[in-house]
Amino acid sequence: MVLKIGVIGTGAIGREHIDRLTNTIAGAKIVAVTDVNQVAAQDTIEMYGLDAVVYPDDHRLIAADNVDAVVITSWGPAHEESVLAAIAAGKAVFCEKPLAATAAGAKRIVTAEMASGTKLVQVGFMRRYDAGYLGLKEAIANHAIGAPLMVHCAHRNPTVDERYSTEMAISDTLIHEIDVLHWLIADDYQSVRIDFPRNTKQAREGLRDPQIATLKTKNGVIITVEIFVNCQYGYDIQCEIVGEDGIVKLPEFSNIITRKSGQLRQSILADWKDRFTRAYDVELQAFIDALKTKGEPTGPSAWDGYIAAVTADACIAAQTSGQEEKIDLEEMPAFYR
Ligand SMILES: NC(=O)c1ccc[n+]([C@@H]2O[C@H](COP(=O)([O-])OP(=O)(O)OC[C@H]3O[C@@H](n4cnc5c(N)ncnc54)[C@H](O)[C@@H]3O)[C@@H](O)[C@H]2O)c1
Ligand SMILES: O[C@H]1[C@H](O)[C@@H](O)[C@H](O)[C@@H](O)[C@H]1O
Repeated sequence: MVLKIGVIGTGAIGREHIDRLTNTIAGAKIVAVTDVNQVAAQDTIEMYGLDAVVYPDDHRLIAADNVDAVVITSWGPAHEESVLAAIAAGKAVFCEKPLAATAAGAKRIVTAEMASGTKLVQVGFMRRYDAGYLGLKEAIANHAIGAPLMVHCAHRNPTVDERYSTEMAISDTLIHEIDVLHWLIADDYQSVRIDFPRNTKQAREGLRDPQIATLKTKNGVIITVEIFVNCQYGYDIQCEIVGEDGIVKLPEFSNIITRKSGQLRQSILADWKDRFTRAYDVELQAFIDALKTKGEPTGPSAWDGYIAAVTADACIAAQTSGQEEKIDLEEMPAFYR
């Protein structure tokens, strides 16, 4: 059986996911697309040679009889409305991060999903499917470095466009670390503080860049994440976990090494699209396979989206207060265990 997919948002990652669902992943077919920019939606159909219909909006795409499941790749603030509509229609939905723009929005999704009685939502936290992060998780679970004490991370983008704001450093960028780190060390966040080092001259007027998030967990682990989205030199994701018996570190993305003219060279990636290609493939294949074999998604859930949203709200509050802000999570409902 081939799952018929409708895609909402045909921008950068929308097109990436359409390409992989069409050419890499087994068992899915794009039958519907929509975008507030209808020309972009139509262009996408032509670009990938899709046998698909362009719908005028997300609600009509979700309601279409031939759409079995929905992929949401629109702008973050638009996600909540589309996810709620998919839940109301009883359709499974893969939603790119963030699940919702606020913790209150994520909670509305959790409440609606629980009321529907069926798990329908998967959030696009693809780092959980990345071989490097999986290796770190296994090492920690096997006590290879003893109890984690500290985590040091960097999330660097070469540049960002003019729409990118100081808050997006949290909701769009840090959100990846927010999700993957508590999962990695099996711990819960307790508080966060955000510091702003000297601003880079490369940032557009009004954008605070870089930023440093310091998260503390219930077990006393201190996590520092540098978010630097105008670093210029490339797309660079670093993660090192310091334990009581040793250290584990995310591998460098492997590019060939060249020895030439008295130099040893290895190029650095320039674009997020290339860093997690395999992880995106695996997460979307897992989404499709789980719907077919189990009837529900089994990847990062709406509850994971809620945890990330509560944490992101506290980070955003910490950006303006300059204080350590508490991260107050509700108890995980039995529905998500
Ligand atoms: N997991 C990842 O690594 C990753 C990478 C990139 C982007 N993302 C996330 O994916 C989402 C899209 O990012 P992008 O880089 O593709 O942005 P983009 O601006 O390139 O594309 C977004 C598209 O959505 C459309 N859109 C906006 N609101 C809409 C609505 N209500 N209905 C239909 N279409 C709508 C826009 O017209 C645009 O074409 C963001 O939430 C972003 O955080 C995730
Ligand atoms: O939407 C993108 C994407 O999520 C990338 O993985 C991240 O590095 C960027 O900062 C963000 O803007």
